[in-house]
Amino acid sequence: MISPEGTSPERLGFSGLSVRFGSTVALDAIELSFAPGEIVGLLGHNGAGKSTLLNVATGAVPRTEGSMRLDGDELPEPVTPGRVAGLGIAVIHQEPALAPNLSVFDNLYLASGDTSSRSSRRARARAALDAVGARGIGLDSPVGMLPLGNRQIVDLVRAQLRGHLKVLLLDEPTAALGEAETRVLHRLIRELSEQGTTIVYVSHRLPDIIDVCRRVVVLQGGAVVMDSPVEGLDSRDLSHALAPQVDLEASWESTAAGPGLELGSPFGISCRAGEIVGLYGIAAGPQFRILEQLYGLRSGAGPVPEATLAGSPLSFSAPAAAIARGVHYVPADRERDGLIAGMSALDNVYLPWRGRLRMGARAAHQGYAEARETYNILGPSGDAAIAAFSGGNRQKHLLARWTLPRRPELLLLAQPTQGVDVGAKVDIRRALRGLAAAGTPVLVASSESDEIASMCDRAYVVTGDRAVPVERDEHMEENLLRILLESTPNESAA
Ligand SMILES: Nc1ncnc2c1ncn2[C@@H]1O[C@H](COP(=O)(O)OP(=O)(O)OP(=O)(O)O)[C@@H](O)[C@H]1O
Repeated sequence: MISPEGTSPERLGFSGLSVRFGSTVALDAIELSFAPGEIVGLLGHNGAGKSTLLNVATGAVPRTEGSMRLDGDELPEPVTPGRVAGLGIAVIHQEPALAPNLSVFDNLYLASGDTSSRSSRRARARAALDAVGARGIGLDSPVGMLPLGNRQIVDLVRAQLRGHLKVLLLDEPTAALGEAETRVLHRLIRELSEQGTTIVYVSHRLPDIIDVCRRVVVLQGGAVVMDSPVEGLDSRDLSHALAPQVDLEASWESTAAGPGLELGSPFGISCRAGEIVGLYGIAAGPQFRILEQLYGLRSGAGPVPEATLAGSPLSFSAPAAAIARGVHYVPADRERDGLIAGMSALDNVYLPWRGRLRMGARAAHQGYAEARETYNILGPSGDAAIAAFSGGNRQKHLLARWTLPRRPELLLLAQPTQGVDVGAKVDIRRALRGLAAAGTPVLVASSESDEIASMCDRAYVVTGDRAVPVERDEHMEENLLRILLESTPNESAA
């Protein structure tokens, strides 16, 4: 990809790019150039201008000043979304813009202008889905029935079928994804980059960015304040630019009391009864594997060495044994691994317990009323299908299942507030704090530094077989980000 002069050719470029909305300067004289096949992370606080830059690139927002180039040529005026898409620039949002009632096949070719025969279009669609490893996505399935990760893949394949994908813009694509889906998306991104597609990846999840990007650009107040290869990044500067300076909650009080979970060598992690302790690491990183091993989900990997709970060894070959001991686990991918789609909200909370606790229908109804109150569950009645509730309220049901019918001896949570709205986050944190105060040790694994900093009494940054402790203070989030950056080799730069 190196030109004869020794400089990379340009795929996408902006010069003197400014966008103003009335008196708001969203972008201020931006100079940026992206090479073919580059994967660039675009970071910044809320309101920094990230979405505006993507919207300019897709033609959704007009420039106030400046120019935009594709493969060295100025984009012809007027720059409209239709034209930009035709030139090979596509955008994937957190919630893909697909027609939920139409089939996968119909969505892939909607408004494509492709007049070839239906059978040849079906063959190409099947081949394109298979090529990205999505053999499980049926062409005739209604898109609305697919989990979010698969809908994003359909959106991506739709962009690919339009012709050569020159630039792919990703706007917080993993905000509501589980770790397995994030891994699939990152693999796809790497494959597209190898085929020459330039990728601009907006995320507030720094671990996702360092997992897959080779360069990071940080925006602040509409200007570029950092532009650096991921390798050799100044972690102190970056973590400082990214972590909002928070005031410590004056009312924060740890409820730690008595012995809880201890993980001996090599990790040296502890989580006392009544404590909420965070494990922070990269997307799909070792912090999630620790939870799975503790729960007996990774029988091949064996138990976590030297794990004890209240002094007794902790080692399970299957989740049923963990549950029998009072160890409960809430997975990151609530739709795939947690909730049971066709069932009512009430059954989603109580079904696993009816047999175990010999619980009658009446007790379940009473318990469900308590769950609604504890988690402030909003939506239809408990007899309604779980699908009728919003994402945050579905997550509250899953947490209720593993915390209320029987209080756990140890609660393991993977990204418990990911992809839920701000109000639900507050409700979930409050309920979990109450559980900890009643004496349960709570271990939270996440790749979101703000999730850890918003709910944990202490944390560890987990990389490989090391865990570095981080105390709760006003620099907690910044410290999490910095320690992770300093200890993580960038996979794609290798
Ligand atoms: N359509 C619009 N009309 C008026 N102001 C806007 C509009 N779009 C964005 N802005 C303003 O422009 C600035 C940049 O916003 P932008 O959405 O690009 O930031 P961002 O970095 O994407 O933030 P976030 O992470 O919150 O999405 C903000 O001050 C925002 O309020």
